[in-house]
Amino acid sequence: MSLIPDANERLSRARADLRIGLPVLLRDADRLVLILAVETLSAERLQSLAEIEGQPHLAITARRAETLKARPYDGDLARIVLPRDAGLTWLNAVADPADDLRQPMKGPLVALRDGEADLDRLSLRILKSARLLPAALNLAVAEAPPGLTEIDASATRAVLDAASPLHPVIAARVPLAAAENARLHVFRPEDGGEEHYAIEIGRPPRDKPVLARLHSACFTGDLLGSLKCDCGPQLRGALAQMGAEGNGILLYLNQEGRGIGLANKMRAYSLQDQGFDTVEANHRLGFEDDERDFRLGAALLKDLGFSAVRLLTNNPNKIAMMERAGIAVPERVPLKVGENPHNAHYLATKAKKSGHLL
Ligand SMILES: Nc1nc2c(ncn2[C@@H]2O[C@H](COP(=O)(O)OP(=O)(O)OP(=O)(O)O)[C@@H](O)[C@H]2O)c(=O)[nH]1
Ligand SMILES: [Zn+2]
Repeated sequence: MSLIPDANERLSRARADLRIGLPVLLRDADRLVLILAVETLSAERLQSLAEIEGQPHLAITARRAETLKARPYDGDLARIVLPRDAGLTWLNAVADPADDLRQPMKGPLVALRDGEADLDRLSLRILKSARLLPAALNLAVAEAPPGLTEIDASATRAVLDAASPLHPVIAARVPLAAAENARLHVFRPEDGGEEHYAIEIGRPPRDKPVLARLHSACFTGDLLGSLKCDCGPQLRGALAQMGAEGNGILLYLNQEGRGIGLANKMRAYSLQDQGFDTVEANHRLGFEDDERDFRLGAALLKDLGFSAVRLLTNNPNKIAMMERAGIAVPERVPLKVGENPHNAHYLATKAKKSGHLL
């Protein structure tokens, strides 16, 4: 292996840079673009950017553009022209819907029609994968300022398209209240992203469909006992059922907030307090309803030796995605627990808009 970082490693660095407010350079055959995450942009950096020749623009997703009544000429995104006096306050107001209701007019916003949007599209994918708000301040530059992480566009796209390989780190016995005979397996992705866990109950035979749950991390529900969702009762209910049957596998996937991260999930909760439902809140922030990648669940199951599951879920998309990723789902096991007055609307929205089975 070379000592020089590969595309995967460079992307991992780029995410870390963007999260602390550093610019990153994207390069393709004919262009070099400097990108900054609006969420972490400081006034000093914005000032430094103004000293570089050229005109930056703001890339936002079509979801966010729709809320702001801007034309997404580039399909799934819009490149917004910066007004002459645009400062940090304006950029944040476009990026973050927190004040949309108090201050509905940020514009009219003008979107660019001409020119290429490929690198802008990639910049938004990178920000999402860094769990930042998908709003990027982008500037085409003639040469690379020293010291910045530079990534190659096509190699980075290939890394983002492929599910990052996961490697087992360690497994050890953890007796649980629901099942004394349990083991926790830790898996680490190559791309420097979150670790994921598999909790193996008993010793399920590998040649039969295993009772399985793909659980997405929910700090508020799993740990704090939040009543806004049904995650905590689902987690404990799944483990209890596996304990009762003596066998099962629970994958704990660190895709908090359906893959947008805890900070963005809290932004979504704040919008829900303003009257938007769970799907609308994600859209206003610039995300899709569900940004999770379930291929990693399939990869973990395969690594553990399973090829078929009896899946504990109410989400038909999960079944479809497992089957597409090569895991057979001969049976769906419903998991209906934890409904309460605080989450009734949330569960109804999931049934109506996201196809969840009631
Ligand atoms: N973005 C966002 N994520 C949420 C919200 N409420 C819960 N979550 C996250 O949603 C995930 C759980 O997904 P659910 O949609 O409840 O269930 P599911 O996993 O799709 O389907 P089931 O297998 O039936 O439970 C966890 O990652 C939670 O953190 C919300 O209002 N907004
Ligand atoms: Zn939850």
